[in-house]
Formats: sequence, C-alpha cells, structure tokens
Amino acid sequence: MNSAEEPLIANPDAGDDPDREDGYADDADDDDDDESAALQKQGDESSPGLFIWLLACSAGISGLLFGYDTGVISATLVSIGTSLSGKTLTSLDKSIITSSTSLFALLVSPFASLLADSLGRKRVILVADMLFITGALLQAGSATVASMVAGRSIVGAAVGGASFVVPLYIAELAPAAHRGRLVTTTVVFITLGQVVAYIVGWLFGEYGSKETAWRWMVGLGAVPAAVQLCILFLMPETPRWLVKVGRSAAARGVIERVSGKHAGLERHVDATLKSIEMEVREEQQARRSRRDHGAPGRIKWPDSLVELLRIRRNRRALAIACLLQGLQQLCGFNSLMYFSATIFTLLGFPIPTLTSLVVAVTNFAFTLIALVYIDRIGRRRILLWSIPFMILGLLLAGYGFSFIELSSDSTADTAPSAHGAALVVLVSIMLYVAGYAVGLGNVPWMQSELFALNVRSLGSGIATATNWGANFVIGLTFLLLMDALTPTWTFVLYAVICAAGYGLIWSFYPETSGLSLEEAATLLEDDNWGVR
Ligand SMILES: O[C@H]1[C@H](O)[C@@H](O)[C@H](O)[C@@H](O)[C@H]1O
Repeated sequence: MNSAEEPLIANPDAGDDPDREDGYADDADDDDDDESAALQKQGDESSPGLFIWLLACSAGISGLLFGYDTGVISATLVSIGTSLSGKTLTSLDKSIITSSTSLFALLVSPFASLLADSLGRKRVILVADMLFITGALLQAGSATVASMVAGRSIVGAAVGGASFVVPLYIAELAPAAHRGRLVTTTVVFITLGQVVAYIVGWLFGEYGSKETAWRWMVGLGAVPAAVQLCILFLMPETPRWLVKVGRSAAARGVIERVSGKHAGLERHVDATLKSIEMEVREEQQARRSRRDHGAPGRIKWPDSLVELLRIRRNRRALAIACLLQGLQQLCGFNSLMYFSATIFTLLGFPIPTLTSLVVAVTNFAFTLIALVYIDRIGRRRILLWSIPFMILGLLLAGYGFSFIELSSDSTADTAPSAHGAALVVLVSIMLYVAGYAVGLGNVPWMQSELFALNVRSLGSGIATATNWGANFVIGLTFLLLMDALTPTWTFVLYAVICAAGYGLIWSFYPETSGLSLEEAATLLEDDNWGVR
C-alpha cells in the first residue's frame, strides 16, 4: 500500500466512534466542529493574499498549455501542406491528428488521478510538463503523419493529466470564500491560451514561411511548459494531500502561507488543519470499518472505486460532476472552437480565421467576468442564469442558418438577405459563447469540491475523462451532423441538450459556493441532494 492511502495522523483528539458504521460524523465533536468551522470561515473570508494568487497563476500555466494545444490545431492543419509524409493531408489524417489529443486526454485522466494520490498533486503537474515539452518538440520535428499523431497523443496525455490535476491543486489550496474565483483562474488561462493560439496561427499563417510556420505553431507550446517546470520547484504541495500522507506539520506551514495575513491567523490555521485532519480520520475509520465488515486485504485503487460507487454521497458527487463535464462538451461549444473557421467560410466571411477570433475573444472576456462574480453569485445560480442565454443563442443561430442557401461548393449564397442572416448567426454565436463562458465553461472544473477527500482524486479523474470523452464525440460528429441534419437542426439539437441539462442541474446540483471542501462534500448526504 502506498503512503497516500494510509494516512499517519497522530492527533491527540482522535476519537474512534464505533457506533457510526460509515464513520462520517462524530456527535461528541459537534461543538468543537462548529467553533472550528466558524474560525475557518472567518479566516477564509479575509482577502486571499498575493501568495495564493501567484500559485493559482503558476498552476494556471498548465491551463494556458491546454488552451494553446487544443486551439492551435485548426491553423496548423491548414498550414501543413505537403510537409508530412510528402502528401496533402486527407480528411482522415486530419481527423486522426485532431482527435488523438482528446482520445489520449480521455485515456490518461483516470490514471493521472491514481498518480495524484500516490505521488502528490504537484508531481503530476511535473510529469505533464515533461509530456507537453516532449509532445511539442516531436510535433515540430515531424516528417510523417505517424510521428505527428504520436506528438499530438503525447500532448493529449499531458492535457488529460493537467486538466484534472490543476483545478484539484488550486481547490485544495484555496480558502473557501475565494475557491470559485481561484479555480476559474485556470479557465481564464485556458481561454487565453486559445486566444493566443488563434493569434499565433493567424500571424504565422499570414506572415511565416510556408515550410516552417506550422512547426513554430506547435513547437512554441514547449516554452510555457519549460517556464512552469522551473517555477514548480517553488510551489508547495496541497495541505490536504500532506495530511493524507501524515505530514501535518508541513501542511500547517502551507496553510499559513496561503491564508494571507489577518487577525486570528494562528487560530484560523489550527481550525483549518483540524477540519482536514478530521475528514481524513473519519475516512480512515470508515475504511477500516468497511474492511472489518468484509472487504479483505489492503485498499488498492479498485477499492477506492468501490467506495466511490457504493457510498451514496460519493455516487451522487460523481453523477453531478460527470453531468456537468458531459454537458460542458455536449452543448457543442468546442465545435465552434475547432471548426469556427469552417463555419465562417460557409457563411461567406472574407477572413474567416479573423472572424473566428471573435469566438475565442468572447470566450476569454466572459470568463474574466465569471472570475469576478462566481463566488458572489454562486455556481448553481450562475449556471441557471446563463444556460437560457446559450439556448437563445443556439436557436437564433439555427434560425439565421435557415435563410442561408449553402451551395455544393461550400460557399454561401451572397444575396444581401444572406449577409443579414450571416450577421444574425455571428451575433447569436457570440451570445451563446458569452453564456457558455460565464457558466458551463468554468463551473464543471470546480468538480473536486463535490468529492470527499478519499475519492476526490479518482472522482475528479473520472469526471475529467467524461469531459474528454464528450469532447471527442463532439469533435468527431459536428461536421457529420451539419451534413446529415443541416446546420439549423444541428444547432437546435445542441439547444435541446442544453435545455435537458438545465432541468438536471435545477433538480440535482446544490450550491457549494462559500462552503469549505469538507462541508461541500457532506451536502450530498441530504435526501434532496442538498438542492433545497
Ligand atoms: O473550460 C474550458 C473552456 O471553456 C474552453 O474554452 C473549452 O475549449 C474547454 O473544452 C473547456 O473545458
């Protein structure tokens, strides 16, 4: 058994409560708990301090890479020409090159969660950086389609690991009152990475040499990864992981540093540490009791999977996290990210790559707005407010498309009415993207706050895999749907998916804003899923 699975907490207050079969709450400690929760909250609500912002930004570089590597592919594909395997890329080559990234992200994310539990959150960021660098260099030096696919797959593995571990890392370090905002920083970096990728793609595409432009586009991804690799040595491990492996003294030091300076710091640190230790202890007891009641042998990862699926609140957390992550992709946003240039070509815009920059910039700008308001408005509420705008945008875009005759050579009817309709589509796409960016674009990444510590890493890993699975499906089916259903009905289909998602969120997703990770994880015990 690895050390992460068997914490070594030496806590003088540690009380075993044999009456609790699940080991989750201990009545005798209730008054203490209330006091420490109040103290923890008091410290949490003070300003988060420079150090935690620096940490969120350093970790956010992974988000920048995620956004850059997923965004840069559209410009790369149109600039490769005959540089790979001495031939023009076929549609199949393009699809495989594009989707290998999401496929590997999908395959790697659940396994990265095992690494994050045994080696720590920080080391997964380190491994991801090395993969980002290797993948970028391999792509830049590719002479064949096969080596390009290998490079994209390695980058995909890095994106899969980083996209799951960075929100987890930040959520475990952040004070509760600012956690939403700090996790949203990652999404700000992702969307910034996409803007940068579009600009780099456009600049190199317009002004670079035909032979080497695309090599620069993909190779540049190595730079931020190398920078992060250097900074990483200054970044701490999360207190929750440290407590889990029995290093409470080190955890205390980290909590002190991220709490910022405020009155009562010492007591706040004590309270935070105590509540983490309590959660770990309760999980140890629960695990021990489950082992005594049957499951023989040592707890290995399939056992944490069993815990995830057998305990009601864990199962619910997983259902919600997967629902949100699935919806984030199935609402169709990334079809715009990957194919907006194709769409705007169909609509007859003169410089489609520039027009598609509108999508990336709107996404980035509205993610910044989410950054400011997410903790004030709350996760559930921001989703319930923003999804109707997405639905409206999709329906209007579908309506606009119905006025445009797409001819067989894939160019739009150039009649004045078609120009008007193209503008309607552009504006409604912006409305949809804005709605997406303030809600669905970022809230699902707060997934780790739904899970109890013992299953947090595995649960987040599976939810991240759901995100990449749905991303893969959307990337693969969008153009086919446009052909089979027409653009109008494709957009209507995405609107229907959003409406169904709205209903599910309304029924099952409780508000977790402002709660400590330990409180958020217990909310799902309620019969009504903590929704009312
Ligand atoms: O949160 C991010 C962000 O919204 C990106 O713009 C999108 O491309 C990703 O798929 C998503 O996970």
